Amino acid sequence: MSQSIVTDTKRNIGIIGNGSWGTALAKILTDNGNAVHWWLRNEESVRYLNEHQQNQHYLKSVKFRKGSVLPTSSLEAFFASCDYIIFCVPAAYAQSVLDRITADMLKGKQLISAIKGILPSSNLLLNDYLHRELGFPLQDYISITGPCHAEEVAAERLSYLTFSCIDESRAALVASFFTNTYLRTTFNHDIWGAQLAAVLKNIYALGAGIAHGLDYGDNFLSVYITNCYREMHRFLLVHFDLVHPSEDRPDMHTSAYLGDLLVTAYSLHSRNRAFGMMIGKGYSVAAASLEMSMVAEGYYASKCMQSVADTLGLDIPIATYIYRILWKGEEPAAVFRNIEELLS
Ligand SMILES: NC(=O)C1=CN([C@@H]2O[C@H](COP(=O)(O)OP(=O)(O)OC[C@H]3O[C@@H](n4cnc5c(N)ncnc54)[C@H](OP(=O)(O)O)[C@@H]3O)[C@@H](O)[C@H]2O)C=CC1
Ligand SMILES: O=C(CO)COP(=O)(O)O
Repeated sequence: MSQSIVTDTKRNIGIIGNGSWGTALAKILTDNGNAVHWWLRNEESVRYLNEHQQNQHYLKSVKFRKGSVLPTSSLEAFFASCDYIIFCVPAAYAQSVLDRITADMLKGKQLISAIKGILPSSNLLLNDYLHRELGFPLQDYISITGPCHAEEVAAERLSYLTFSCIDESRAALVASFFTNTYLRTTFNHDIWGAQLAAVLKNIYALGAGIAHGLDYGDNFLSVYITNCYREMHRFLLVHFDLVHPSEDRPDMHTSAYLGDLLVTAYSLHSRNRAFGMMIGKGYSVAAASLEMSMVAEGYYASKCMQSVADTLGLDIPIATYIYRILWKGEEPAAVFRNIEELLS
C-alpha cells in the first residue's frame, strides 16, 4: 500500500514495544499514512531501525518508508510527542516500563492496549492497573483484541481486529486509524470481557499445544477447545457478577472470543501453541523458554489467572490442569488423562 504520510499534529500516535505485534501495528498505521513514534527499550534497536527502516529482530519482512517511523529510546521524549499511545510490551515485562510512567506523563493521552496478558505483579489488566495506581480515566483506555497474528498482517492477509472502550465512540475513532484493505475493524464497549478472553485463550491454546505435542488428534482437540470455550464463558459470567456487576455481560459470539481461541490453538504462527507443543514433547518449561525468541503470554497468564480464580473462588478446571503442568511440574501425559475425563 502507498499513501502520503499524515502530518496532522492532532493525531500523534506512538507505540511502546518493539516485538512482532508492535511492528505489525506500526506497519498498519504507516500503510494508512500516519507517521508513528516508536519507543524501543535499547539504543541499538533504535539505531538499526533508523538505519535499515526495519526491526532488527522481529517481523523483518516489514520495511518502513523513510520518515514513517520515528524511533526513540527516551520515554519522556516519546510521551511528549504522542496523544495516542499504544502499549505493546508483553505483560510479563510491562512493569519495568510502567514503573517509569507517571500520572503527569499520561495526562490528556488516550492509552491503547495491544497486550493480551495480565500484569504478574498485581494480577490486574492494564486499564485496572493504570486506574488504580495512576488515576488514569477508564474512558481514555482502548483495547485491541481479535484473532490476528503479526505474521499474517505483515503479509497483508485479510485480518479483523476488535477495538473496545467504555466510550464506544473513542473505540470507533481509534479503529478508523487501523482500517484498510487488509485490515477490517469492529468496535464495542466490552473492555473487560475482550481483555479477559484474550488472557484466557492464551492458556487454553498453550494447552492445545501440549495436547498436540502429546499426539492427540484433531478429534480430541476440537472437543478440548469446545470445553475450553465453555469454561471461559462460565468464568467470565461469574467474574462479571463478582467484579463488574453493573457492566453488560460479554458478547461471546464475537470473533475476539471464539475466533481468537481458535487461531491461537490452531495456527502455526501461535507462540502459545508452539510453547505448549514443546512441553507436550517433553521439554521442561525452562528449555521451552530458551527455544522461544518470542513470548508465550499463556505461560505467565496461567499463574495469574489461577490466583485470580482462587481469590474469587472460581472454578476453572482445565486452566488449573494447565497451570499444574506449567508451574507445579506435573507430568503432561498424566494431567491430560485427567483432562480426558473432564471433557464432554
Ligand atoms: N505476535 C502477535 O501476533 C500478537 C501479539 N499480541 C500481544 O502483543 C503483546 C506483545 O507481544 P509481541 O509483540 O508479539 O512480542 P514478541 O514476543 O514478538 O517480542 C518480545 C518483546 O518483549 C520484549 N522483551 C523481551 N525481554 C524483555 C525484558 N526483559 N524487558 C522488557 N521487554 C522485554 C522484546 O524487546 P527486545 O527485543 O528489546 O528484547 C520484544 O519487544 C503480547 O501481549 C502479545 O500477546 C497480540 C496479538 C497478536
Ligand atoms: O493473540 C494472538 C493471535 O490473535 C497471538 O497469539 P500467540 O501469542 O500465541 O502467537
